[in-house]
Amino acid sequence: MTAYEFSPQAFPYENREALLDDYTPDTLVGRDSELEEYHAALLPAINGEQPDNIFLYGKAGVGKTASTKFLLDRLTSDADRHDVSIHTEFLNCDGLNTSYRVGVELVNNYRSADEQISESGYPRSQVYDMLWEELDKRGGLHIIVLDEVDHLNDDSILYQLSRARENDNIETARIAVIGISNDLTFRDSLSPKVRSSLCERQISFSTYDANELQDVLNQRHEVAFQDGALSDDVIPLCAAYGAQESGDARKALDLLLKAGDKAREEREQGSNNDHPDTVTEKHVKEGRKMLEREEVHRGIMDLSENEQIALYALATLHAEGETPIRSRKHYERYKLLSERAKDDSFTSRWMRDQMDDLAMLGLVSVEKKNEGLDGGQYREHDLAQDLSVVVDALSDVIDLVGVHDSIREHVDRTE
Ligand SMILES: Nc1ncnc2c1ncn2[C@@H]1O[C@H](COP(=O)(O)OP(=O)(O)OP(=O)(O)O)[C@@H](O)[C@H]1O
Repeated sequence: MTAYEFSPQAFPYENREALLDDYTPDTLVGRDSELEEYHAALLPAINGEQPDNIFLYGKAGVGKTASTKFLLDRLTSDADRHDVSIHTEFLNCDGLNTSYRVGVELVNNYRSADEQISESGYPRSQVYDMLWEELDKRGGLHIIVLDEVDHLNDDSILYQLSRARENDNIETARIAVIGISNDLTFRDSLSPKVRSSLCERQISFSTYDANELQDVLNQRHEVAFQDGALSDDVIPLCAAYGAQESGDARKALDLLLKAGDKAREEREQGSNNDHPDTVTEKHVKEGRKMLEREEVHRGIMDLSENEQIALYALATLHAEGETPIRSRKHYERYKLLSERAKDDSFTSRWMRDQMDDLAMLGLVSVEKKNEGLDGGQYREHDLAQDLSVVVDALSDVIDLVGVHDSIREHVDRTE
């Protein structure tokens, strides 16, 4: 084969897209009690009645969005069959963030392309009036889903939508709101009047255990992979890792995808001579390492600039073989690097607190030590992740501060 040629290779997939996040499976496994409760809550809709507003909550990747799409698809197709007027609108509040933006988005979704309104410039009450007008024009029941509703930084739209009929804003239309959140404190942060309207029905989604995750993965395996492409231990292993990762189906599916991609890559390179046509446990383990690296990378990118400089300082000490290191010395290195980049640096107290936060994220380790019988306590810091992953993720701050000699070889390697 010529170097860098792209030759199509189906192995190991029949349909790789079935492992991606936006794929909606035909049926959902392991969610029977949640679906039963959710279905019961939506039942009035098929009689043209207004269901209660529903609040779904549970950790990430436990099937809240998938269950909502699944049941609303069923509901709208059954409503068509029975000639009942039901409209559904699905909005993800991540990226919209304010009631105003959600209002504009809803108005525009109901309007044709030549009647769209811009994202700014109207008083909020006018946007709501436009929305009521659109809803009444269509009449019937409108089920409005606000996914990741905790991303809203004000709750005006939740109040307006859930009280629109009582407040005489709409006449012919009815609205049911479904709010979805994985922030378990969100509900308590709502004002009492919004909480009581939005959370008329609350449905909690539990995390998956390893057996339920195996069911989810087995179902996806049938659609996604070629017959016989996976060795028997692959799915149980992905399920076990997923269960460890707080029972998140998305993570278990991601891992299966990474394992499949690894096996494909090896076959393409001809480097898997033992089992060239099989995805094996080894690929799952390699895939897991990749996912962990990606997660560390994302965690570091989310840190503030000063936190990144503090981590950079620790990475340089680690590269010099000086870790675990006393916090005082770590602070000296942080101050040195920070002053190269800007006029001010934070206090040693600040750095200690940040290191505790970074330890919670699994990026560093912090140990408290006793000086001796009559001595006080001191702290030692160390890097808890692979140096090259940390250096790679810190590239922006390294550009800002300059490359410290101790990590030069790692920087060269990642460039
Ligand atoms: N019971 C299930 N059967 C099949 N696939 C599932 C099931 N539960 C979750 N999934 C899949 O796992 C992924 C994550 O699920 P989903 O988006 O519904 O989680 P979520 O609870 O809404 O999480 P988040 O709050 O992070 O958005 C999706 O790809 C979804 O299709």
